[in-house]
Amino acid sequence: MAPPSSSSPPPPSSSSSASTPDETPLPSYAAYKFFTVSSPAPYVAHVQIQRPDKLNAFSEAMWLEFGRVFAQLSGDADVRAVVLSGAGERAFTAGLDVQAAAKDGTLTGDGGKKVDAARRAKGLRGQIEEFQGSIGAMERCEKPVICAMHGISLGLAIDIACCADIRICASNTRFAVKEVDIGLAADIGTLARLPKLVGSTSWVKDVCLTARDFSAQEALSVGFVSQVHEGKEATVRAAVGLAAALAEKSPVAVQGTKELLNHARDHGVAENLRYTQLWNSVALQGEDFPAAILSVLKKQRPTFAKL
Ligand SMILES: CC/C=C\C=C\CC(=O)SCCNC(=O)CCNC(=O)[C@H](O)C(C)(C)COP(=O)(O)OP(=O)(O)OC[C@H]1O[C@@H](n2cnc3c(N)ncnc32)[C@H](O)[C@@H]1OP(=O)(O)O
Repeated sequence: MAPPSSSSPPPPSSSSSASTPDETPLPSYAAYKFFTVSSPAPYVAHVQIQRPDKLNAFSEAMWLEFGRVFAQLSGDADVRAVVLSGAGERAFTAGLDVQAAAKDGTLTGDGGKKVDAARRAKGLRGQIEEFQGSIGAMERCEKPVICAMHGISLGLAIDIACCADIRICASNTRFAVKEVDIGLAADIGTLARLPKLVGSTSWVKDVCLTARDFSAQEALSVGFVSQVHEGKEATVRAAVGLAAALAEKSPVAVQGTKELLNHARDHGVAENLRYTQLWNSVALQGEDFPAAILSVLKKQRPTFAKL
């Protein structure tokens, strides 16, 4: 959502109470059932998980929709930065919908048919791959994503947070890598990404093996989150402020920085430097680089074309 020009019609009003009142719902995202997407600032999208009565627990339909939301945001030239938060006062998300998983066998791999172990395993592997892919859409989103957490943040909450570019939280956030307590090794990304996000392997094994709760302050002390705020509202406000600041910068530079940092996480220095040469040999030919330099020299705020 680019800033409206003076001739733009007023933003459409929505009957949904899902977005906070000062945010404009984005019409092209109105069809989603479990997520609202609104615009609290120019070029900023705020995605809210909308299942507060179940503490925002994720059913299969939800995680599939989550992937579609972030794929759309990735290709949306009117979006330059994204905030993700959970609706309601109690939870960012209580993780996997354990009631659905227990009742209808969401993750059985057999599609409801009687099949042998090899075929069940193949089906299950496909389901896990699809689940990983849906949550990973946030990491693949070309725009930076700020995850603003509060309250209950369990299991899948950590998988999701690990895919974000920046994590911040409210002081009441109660985190846990809960999977061991429901009888499984976390398989949607926490075990792959968390050790690369924080410095201490001992701490990672502590929280992943014990499934114990850890607080916002503990998360801050190990570097899992970079800011702690007093309450949900202040946390979301801080996330939106951060996103708005990113959205003012060159989208070529911001999106390139995300791409190159994610590449650096997964590759060696020499390989990343080579990739950076190639990336910037394209990016530096664009108009953003000279425009940004000129605005620094002239002490003016630059504007950049959509990307
Ligand atoms: C292949 C596998 C892929 C992914 C795996 C992901 C792993 C995980 O996410 S592990 C974490 C799973 N989550 C949990 O174990 C949390 C379960 N919930 C609870 O333990 C409690 O709800 C609580 C978080 C401690 C909060 O308790 P309380 O304050 O007493 O609230 P409740 O009354 O229990 O909850 C309110 C309402 O929400 C429903 N709900 C809460 N969590 C979930 C959930 N994870 N799944 C489904 N539903 C949940 C709860 O049933 C209540 O609903 P009512 O209709 O009001 O009964």
